[in-house]
Amino acid sequence: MNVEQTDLPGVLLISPKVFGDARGYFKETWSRQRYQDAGLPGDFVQDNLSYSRKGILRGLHFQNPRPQGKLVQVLQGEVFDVAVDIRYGSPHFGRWFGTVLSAENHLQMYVPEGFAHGFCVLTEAALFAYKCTEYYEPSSEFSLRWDDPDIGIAWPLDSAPELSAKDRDAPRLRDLPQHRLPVYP
Ligand SMILES: Cc1cn([C@H]2C[C@H](O)[C@@H](COP(=O)(O)OP(=O)(O)O[C@H]3O[C@@H](C)C(=O)[C@@H](O)[C@H]3O)O2)c(=O)[nH]c1=O
Repeated sequence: MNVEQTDLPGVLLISPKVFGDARGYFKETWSRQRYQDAGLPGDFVQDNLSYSRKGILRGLHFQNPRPQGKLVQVLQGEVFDVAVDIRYGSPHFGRWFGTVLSAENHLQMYVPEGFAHGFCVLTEAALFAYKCTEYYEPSSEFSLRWDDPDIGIAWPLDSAPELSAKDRDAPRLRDLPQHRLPVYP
């Protein structure tokens, strides 16, 4: 596998080794020692799977306290996946990184603890799988506006996305009280 730093420090792009043959392909999607040696956490505690139709956007989400690092990948379809550094005091506070993850490109992204995360679906549907370093804790989970102009994510969308009620009402980063934000480092 190959692991690349992105231009947002802490966010990693992982290309698993894909063994193609006449039957199709095989890949290891996570192996603790190898991923740990490459700088990822070894202590994921929860696996999640979501299915969404084209035009759906989930995010931007984060947990604090109990921040979650997320190793994300797409099993079917294509999404534009985004991480935003929202750690109070970070030199990269408010900066985002986004890329296309798809079943075809096999890319995985690591979104570190303290970053907000979201994605929009670019194909008819997408099956989105991820491992988390912390358990889901609804009382610590928050949404941040997907189109916060202070963050300025260039979502590759031609029309307004479909959102959950929670995400539609989400505040801007500048309106989140400081104690809600994860702290750097
Ligand atoms: C995230 C999550 C949700 N749920 C439940 C709560 C709710 O009834 C239902 C749907 O939850 P949500 O609307 O929050 O699902 P969703 O919008 O898919 O939330 C996810 O979005 C992406 C972008 C992330 O980064 C994830 O960490 C997570 O926040 O599933 C769990 O039971 N466990 C979980 O870990």
